[in-house]
Amino acid sequence: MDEILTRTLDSLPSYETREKSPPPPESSSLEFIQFYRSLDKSQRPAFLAKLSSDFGVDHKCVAELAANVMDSQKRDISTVLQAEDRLRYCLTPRYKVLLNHISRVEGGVKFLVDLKADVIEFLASKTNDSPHIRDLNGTLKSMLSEWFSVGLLSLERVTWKSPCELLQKISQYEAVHPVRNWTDIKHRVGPYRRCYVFTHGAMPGEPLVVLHVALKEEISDNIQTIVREFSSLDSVEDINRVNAAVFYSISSTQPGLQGVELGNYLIKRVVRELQGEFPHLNQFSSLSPIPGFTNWLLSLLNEQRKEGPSNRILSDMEFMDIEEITGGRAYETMQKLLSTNEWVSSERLVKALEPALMRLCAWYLYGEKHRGYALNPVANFHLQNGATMWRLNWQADTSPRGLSASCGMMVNYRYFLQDTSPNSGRYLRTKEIEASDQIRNLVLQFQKASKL
Ligand SMILES: CC(C)(COP(=O)(O)OP(=O)(O)OC[C@H]1O[C@@H](n2cnc3c(N)ncnc32)[C@H](O)[C@@H]1OP(=O)(O)O)[C@@H](O)C(=O)NCCC(=O)NCCSC(=O)CC(=O)O
Repeated sequence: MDEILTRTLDSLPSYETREKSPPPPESSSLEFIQFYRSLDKSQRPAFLAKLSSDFGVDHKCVAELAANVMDSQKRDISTVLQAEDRLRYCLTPRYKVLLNHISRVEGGVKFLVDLKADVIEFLASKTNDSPHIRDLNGTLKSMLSEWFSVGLLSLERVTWKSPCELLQKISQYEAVHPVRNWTDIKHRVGPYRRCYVFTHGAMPGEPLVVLHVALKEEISDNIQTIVREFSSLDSVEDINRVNAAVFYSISSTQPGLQGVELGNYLIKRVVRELQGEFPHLNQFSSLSPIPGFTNWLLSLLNEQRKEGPSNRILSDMEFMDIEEITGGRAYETMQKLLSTNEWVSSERLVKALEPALMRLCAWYLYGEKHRGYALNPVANFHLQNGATMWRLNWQADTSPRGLSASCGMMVNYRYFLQDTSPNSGRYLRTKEIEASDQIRNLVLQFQKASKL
């Protein structure tokens, strides 16, 4: 490992020769790529730790030049700028020179995207979260964010006439509503549907992020009407029946590009594209899953069962209804029914549970936090984009997947175009969630019914 690193990582050229020194031979980049790929997963954290710690920034040089910058403050501005530029250069990690050269060999950018995915995985799994690895992660993120900025991405609409390989990839990458078969994907790119991807010249043929849109008369409150019901494949779209664009699936395909915000860019770019095709179109909304709600509720019920009903999830009336309908103790029965999805087979139980589950889910989305932001990652994504938490929908996805994820509920994050920028800024700055009256009323009902 040391030998390959020493051989492929040249020392940082001196400040004076930084623009004149010849690049390392391409063979160094290819050798590094080949060696890294030959490592198995378990060997990679140690390799990356060594790369980032032994071939990073020369801290001694930084300290000396930082002192020079301090000293130069009393001198003329050109001396100050010169000292700052030397310091800036010295802050370049040595490995960044090699990473830059790797990006220029064929397949090099894809290699770096995959390398970043490994670093994210190691940091997430705590196998190796040394400060040097975090610094490597930051360096890779800033490089990739530059290379994958929206101006360098190409928007492509996927249709049935697109290359078969691309349609295959779209189906494989679909992370939200799995594609069942070729007929399914044919519908999802057929009449009253749109599918867009971003691609990048450095990764030809690779859809980086995929957005599926349904063109509707109004904003959908139910996913079955999108992924189960379609117009006939030969129907001609009637522009007068298109008043709303419903984003019902967005998936990033490159784990290494997490944090580069491709999804946000794609949604905004597709809005412009659709406005061009349908100038009167003015309703834009997601129809989003709520992964994690059912599990969150089950853990809450578990606490109730263990600690006794310290805060009331159910009103007295609901409590009695459920006990009367099921013949069992309310919280224990709810736990069992919700974890097996059995409750949907009883109409009386569905009716009795609706108000409680709706207000609990509204609280989960609006009130439950992670570092002050929405706990639910999908909510956090759309709120970061500046969307409004607009409508919670009962029985929106009654598939086993929808029931297990969120008791069958889905939520619309509405993109009011003139508000997205201030909403996003406010959310990121103050963590304040923009929500509709429906959501706020449900949250208020929850707060009144419980003391969570
Ligand atoms: C949602 C994404 C496309 C976002 O990817 P981006 O590259 O644009 O954004 P990003 O990596 O900078 O992450 C931005 C925020 O997305 C949120 N986020 C959502 N799902 C996530 C996931 N599965 N993994 C990691 N982050 C996820 C995080 O809170 C993150 O905030 P932070 O970085 O601060 O932690 C991707 O995360 C993804 O493919 N998720 C899996 C599929 C999915 O859940 N899609 C959304 C539901 S479909 C939907 O909602 C309908 C629709 O809109 O079409």
